[in-house]
Amino acid sequence: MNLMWRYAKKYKNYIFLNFLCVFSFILIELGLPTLLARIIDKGLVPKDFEVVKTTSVWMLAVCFAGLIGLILLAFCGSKISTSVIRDMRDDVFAKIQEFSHEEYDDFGISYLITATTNDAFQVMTFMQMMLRMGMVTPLMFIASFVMIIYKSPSLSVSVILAVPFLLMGVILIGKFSAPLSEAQQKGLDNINTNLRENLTGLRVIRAFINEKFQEGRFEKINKIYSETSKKLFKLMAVPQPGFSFIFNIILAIVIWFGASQINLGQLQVGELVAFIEYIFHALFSFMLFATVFMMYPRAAVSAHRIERILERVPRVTENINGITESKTHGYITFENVTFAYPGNSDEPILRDVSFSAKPGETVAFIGSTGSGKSTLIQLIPRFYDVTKGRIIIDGEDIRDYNLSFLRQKIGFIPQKALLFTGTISENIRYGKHDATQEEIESASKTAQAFDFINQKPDKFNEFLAEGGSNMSGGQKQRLSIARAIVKKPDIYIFDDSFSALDYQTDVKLRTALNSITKESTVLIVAQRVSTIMNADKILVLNEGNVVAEGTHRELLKTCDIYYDIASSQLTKEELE
Ligand SMILES: Nc1ncnc2c1ncn2[C@@H]1O[C@H](COP(=O)(O)OP(=O)(O)OP(=O)(O)O)[C@@H](O)[C@H]1O
Repeated sequence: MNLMWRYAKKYKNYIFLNFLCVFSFILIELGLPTLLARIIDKGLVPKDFEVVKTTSVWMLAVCFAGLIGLILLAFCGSKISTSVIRDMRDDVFAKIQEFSHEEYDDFGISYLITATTNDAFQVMTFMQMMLRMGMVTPLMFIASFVMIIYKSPSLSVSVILAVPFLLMGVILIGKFSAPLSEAQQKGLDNINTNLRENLTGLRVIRAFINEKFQEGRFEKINKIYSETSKKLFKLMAVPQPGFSFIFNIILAIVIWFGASQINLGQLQVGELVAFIEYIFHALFSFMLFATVFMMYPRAAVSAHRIERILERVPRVTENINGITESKTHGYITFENVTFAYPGNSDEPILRDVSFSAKPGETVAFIGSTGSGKSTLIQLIPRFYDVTKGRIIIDGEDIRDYNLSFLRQKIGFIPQKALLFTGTISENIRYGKHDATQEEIESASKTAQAFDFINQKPDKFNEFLAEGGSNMSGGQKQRLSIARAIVKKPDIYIFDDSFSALDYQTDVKLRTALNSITKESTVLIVAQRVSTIMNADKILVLNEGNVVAEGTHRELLKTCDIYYDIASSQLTKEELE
């Protein structure tokens, strides 16, 4: 509720108009039964058709005013709720952009997608209901109740007696629906996770003929979701027949006692009709309010999930007032860096890592899978922060830099080349938004991408499908390398970024890179010894420790692990 109100405040004028419409709508709705009673008692019974005519005209006018009120009410409700959700979604999206990888790992991608789509939709639907019915119904109920007591205190007893039962029913349903709503949203998260995995891993699933297995997994998750939804919908279906039942009992009692009061001359027929109308309004309002109330737990769960995102303080922040200047360009020092993934502080992935690199130097990292190579280089752009020790770039602790300035120094080429929907040009320009066509072409030449781009029907305007799925693995890698090159960074970080290239292209690319990285610092993570054998320095990692450091030749002699890796990939001659 707090979250909704915080956002709705911005649309105060519409809320005020909404409230005015609610108020006038209630006056109109409650005025109609009184006019009806007048038609019956003062017009139809004494056969005074002049009264019937004039009161009917009044009724028409009141109905028309009510219609305008309803239209305005719908307009205000839609305007406020859609605007609020648009703002909320924008903020959630902006917040997600600020998150470090720790927060992504913590929430999970599916949670973030469900919150931005389905949760936002639930909140919007509830707000719309709230603005239309949530405001009208309590006021209508109270006003009708006052009219019921005012018109006939003796007949109103049956209505008063029914109220505690109605209240209890609503509270009980609200109580039971809250955990079910939460379970339903979690179920939807699971469906999203499963679907994402299934769609992105389609090729693997087919290659391993695991379609049936996947179907089974999906069926299981889908069943849990549908069972929870079924229970929730069943619960939400209870009030309508319940209220109709109570309404009919009250109606029977009122007609029974009302008829005898008419017989005794204590009540007029029109008054009884108006009284029944008021009961209908009161109970119908109560029922509608109960519907809104029952939607509340679901909306509250969704709002809470959105709030968790909005209130999360990212571990790595932009550091707006951080350093935005440096005298040198590309000096890196790791000082006793220890790192454990958040939530796993007992098990550091990196222990006491120290090394340095300077402009014009290429430093490579090699080691068995899971030894911590990717983790190590992800600490440099602060995807995660070190647990102990520090990383110094150009004389300053990286945590003291303005984050954008720090990242501007770095050209990061991830292990898994990721491209965006758009043209090849747009994807390369992602590294430098104002890059000229000349710069783009030059970067693509260095990345050995120029030739294959020119073979595409639309060349640099060739459109890339979602995730660059219409490019081969090697083409994607070369485009993501070109994207980093066009940025002309001080520091290049290649996270096993040559793995999908054939040997010849790998050699050509590294030769071309040498000429443009003379003044830059290059860090390379690689599995292939041939990719890094010319590096100025190679660090061998084993279970998070740097076990050796040196050139290819030195390591062949001094480090058994390196020798084992090298001998499994190189010929005897190459090893000598
Ligand atoms: N986000 C994460 N949360 C928790 N643990 C992680 C996370 N990412 C990686 N790890 C763990 O950290 C360890 C090091 O992983 P890392 O990816 O750095 O290894 P690597 O040497 O680059 O391996 P590879 O050569 O296979 O890419 C592994 O045990 C891995 O399970």
